Amino acid sequence: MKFSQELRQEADSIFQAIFEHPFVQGIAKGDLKKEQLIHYVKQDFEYLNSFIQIYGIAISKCDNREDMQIFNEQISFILNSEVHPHNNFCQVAGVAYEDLQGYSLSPSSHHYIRHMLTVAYSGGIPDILAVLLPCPWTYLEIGKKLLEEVNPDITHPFYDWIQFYGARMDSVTDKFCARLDELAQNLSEKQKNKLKEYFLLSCQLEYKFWDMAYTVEEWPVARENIKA
Ligand SMILES: Cc1ncc(CN)c(N)n1
Repeated sequence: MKFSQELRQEADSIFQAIFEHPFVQGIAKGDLKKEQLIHYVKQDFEYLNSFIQIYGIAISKCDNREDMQIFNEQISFILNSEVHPHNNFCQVAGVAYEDLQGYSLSPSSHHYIRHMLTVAYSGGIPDILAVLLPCPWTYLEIGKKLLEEVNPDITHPFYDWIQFYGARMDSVTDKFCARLDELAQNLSEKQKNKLKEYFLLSCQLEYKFWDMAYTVEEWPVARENIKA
């Protein structure tokens, strides 16, 4: 079995819990509340900013142009394409995207971003691929499942979001898996176990991110609600 298949198998219960999460089910039913959509976009805008920076760290650690190209393409994808699903949520919530940018991180987003940054600063390319992979992979599977189960038409409030993630995440997920499988062939069991740990924790933090948006999570003791 390929290393990426082993990862997917070990994370299966977390993937299933994500599919059943009330925020994901709320996308399917089209019944999320305005505050939940706004909180998601505020937090995800910052999350994707950090993701771009982590791709930058990854590029600084590449020793070949092919790997640089993979990460470089993904920076452009976030900057130019992944704004569409955010715009969909903003339109449904009736708010301007620009007004949801620059907010400070909620506890779960903070945890997730710090996890990825720690691995990116301390690890090499296999570590970085393992810690980042749940981001495209869980969204790809959510999108595909919603396309199949909801089969939304243009009148569905989250039609654009579902179409985007159901159709646009295959390429990055496949590229990350293929490169990780290649690199894993030269790693010891101990090194592979470390990558599994990074991957599984990111899957758990994907779940926490949905929960954070659904519950509109804030810090138990708030500071003044100022922009970051
Ligand atoms: C938290 C999170 N994870 C994944 C994705 C999909 N790139 C996202 N936009 N946000």
